[in-house]
Amino acid sequence: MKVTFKGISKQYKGKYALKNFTSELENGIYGLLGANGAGKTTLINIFVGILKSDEGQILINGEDVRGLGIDFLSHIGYLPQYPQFYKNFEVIDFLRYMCVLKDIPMEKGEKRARELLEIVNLSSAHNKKIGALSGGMRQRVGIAQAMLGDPDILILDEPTAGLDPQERIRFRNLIAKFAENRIVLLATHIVSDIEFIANQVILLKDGQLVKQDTPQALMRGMEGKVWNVTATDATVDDKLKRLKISNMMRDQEKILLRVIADEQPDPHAVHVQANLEDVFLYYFGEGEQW
Ligand SMILES: Nc1ncnc2c1ncn2[C@@H]1O[C@H](COP(=O)(O)OP(=O)(O)OP(=O)(O)O)[C@@H](O)[C@H]1O
Repeated sequence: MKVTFKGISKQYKGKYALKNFTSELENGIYGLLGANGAGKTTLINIFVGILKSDEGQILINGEDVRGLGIDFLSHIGYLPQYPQFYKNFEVIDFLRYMCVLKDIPMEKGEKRARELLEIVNLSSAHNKKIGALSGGMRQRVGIAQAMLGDPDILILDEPTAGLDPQERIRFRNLIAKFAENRIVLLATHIVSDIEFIANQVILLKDGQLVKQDTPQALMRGMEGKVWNVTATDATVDDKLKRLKISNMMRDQEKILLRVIADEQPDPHAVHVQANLEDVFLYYFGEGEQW
């Protein structure tokens, strides 16, 4: 399976939400990473056909998706950023209903729906009304419905919203397992959602592709740019004002700062290895610090 985005652009009132986005995806997990407003949802909405791009083309295995018509949808599983559910549906009925919409034969769909409920740890809630579920449980119903029909391409927009830490771990394991021989595109601004499972990370900023590479290569590209700096109560405010800080920790009298900087930020600063949070901050972190 191969997806090609060719020069996708979209403007709202003369402002680009997405500008000349070009990328190629082959089987694997792609983390679409960007700050709020970077254009992630716009790209996904164009991909799934909810939104029309002003310019550009999307190809699946070399074929324009516009030519594929309804067939295109049989390849896709999709979890929107803000999924809307019929609150009076019971969980299992909702999944049955999604099977009908996705044209999945009922017997096969029912079996898969129950398997997925087991996987997302909702088997015991299968007869509960969706309106009675917690936010995290609802999100898990959304994840299950996206995976019904075992689509070749799974698109998840902020899938871990509302999940607790344990559910996030389960989710990551589930996606890592599911992704074999498929494309998973996972939009998020939470680095830990993709740090250990993404084969490639697509960095999106102000509607434009900044970089697409493996997490390892992105971190290697940060060599020499991440530093440990020690501060005291007397010097910390000045350092916070001047430097891009990715982490801060108090160790008794000292304050340890993790700093992102192209040049040595302090005579006593020492190099440390970059992680993906550092990459995120390096590319996206020029806003006001707290
Ligand atoms: N319907 C709309 N009308 C006007 N502007 C819009 C509309 N939808 C999105 N935008 C703008 O387009 C830009 C990209 O928005 P988008 O929702 O795609 O970003 P995002 O990366 O998904 O952000 P978030 O993580 O906050 O959901 C933003 O500046 C946003 O304000």
